[in-house]
Amino acid sequence: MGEDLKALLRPDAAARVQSLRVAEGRATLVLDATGLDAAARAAMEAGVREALAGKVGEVRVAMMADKAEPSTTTNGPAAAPKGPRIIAVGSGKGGVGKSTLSANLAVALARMGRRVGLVDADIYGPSQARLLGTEGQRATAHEGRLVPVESRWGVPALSMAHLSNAGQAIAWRGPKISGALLQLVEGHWDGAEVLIVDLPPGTGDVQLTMLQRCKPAGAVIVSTPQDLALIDATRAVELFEKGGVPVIGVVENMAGYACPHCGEVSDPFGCGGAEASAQEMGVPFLGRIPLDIAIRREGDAGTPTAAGTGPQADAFTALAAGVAAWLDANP
Ligand SMILES: Nc1ncnc2c1ncn2[C@@H]1O[C@H](COP(=O)(O)OP(=O)(O)OP(=O)(O)O)[C@@H](O)[C@H]1O
Repeated sequence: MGEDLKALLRPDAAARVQSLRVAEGRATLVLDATGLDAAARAAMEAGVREALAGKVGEVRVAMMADKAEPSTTTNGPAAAPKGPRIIAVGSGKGGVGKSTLSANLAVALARMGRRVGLVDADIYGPSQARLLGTEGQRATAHEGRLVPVESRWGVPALSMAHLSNAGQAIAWRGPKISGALLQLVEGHWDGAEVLIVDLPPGTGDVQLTMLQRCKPAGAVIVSTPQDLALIDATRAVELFEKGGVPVIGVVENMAGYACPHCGEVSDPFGCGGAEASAQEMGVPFLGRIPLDIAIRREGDAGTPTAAGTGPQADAFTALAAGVAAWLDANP
């Protein structure tokens, strides 16, 4: 199917295809945009969409460049020197893979040329330092604000795990938990256009501070396919909607298990539940990430899956393409 679709593209576009994945009626193309200016990228993207119109239900195009560039699609806003737009990643329930997803979403966006920062707002159970391989690195403070820690993946990050002695590094303000969140969000995110904020699970103080004080541009809700996780995800969606934060969409994580020995795919937690729930709630469905032991292993090793190649990296790229398209459509 992928090769059939590729054959429909103009040769200049076909030559730049790095990956073409078709799943659930959606084609996700990753194109190498090196050397193309904004107008050339727009023309190429429009040409791809035109060539594939009617062949699949949806076409997502992600332009990748070797190094970060201001904007990857032409209908996006001109990069203005203002604070980053916040995308909150939440879940109703713990352990659904929200942190894993936040890290990989950030890395996949960075690979597309977006300038992304990552805030680990899981104040009491931070995991981003491990996921991005920045354990042991310490954030410094400059003029009373935290300076994010650089990672190998083009994504600077701030997490409580980066503060060796939080009480001394910065002066906490207000109630400690919301003060901690604000110090992370208000760090020196110079140059970042998007800040991915990995929230703790549930709908507690950190989420309320986020809604009231940080005004996220949008929220991504992560759920596993089980009913209980989906009920909790519904609560998370409601929280953001009540707070006036648009829900960019729901992601189904740990959907379908590929046996590492025989390759057979099974659905230990069911499949498709999040898509049906998203439909019921009237929010978009952003895609599925399979349950794959490699995702866990790579997360534990601090080498995010999205930084590599293969079907699971492509799944994160597809997700990031959906988020990037939303950002461009909602400047
Ligand atoms: N798609 C996946 N395939 C395999 N393992 C996964 C996947 N997603 C997450 N995991 C693993 O599941 C565990 C929980 O993931 P993670 O810490 O990202 O969840 P979380 O929702 O942020 O949890 P918490 O509520 O503790 O913050 C981790 O060990 C992680 O490596």
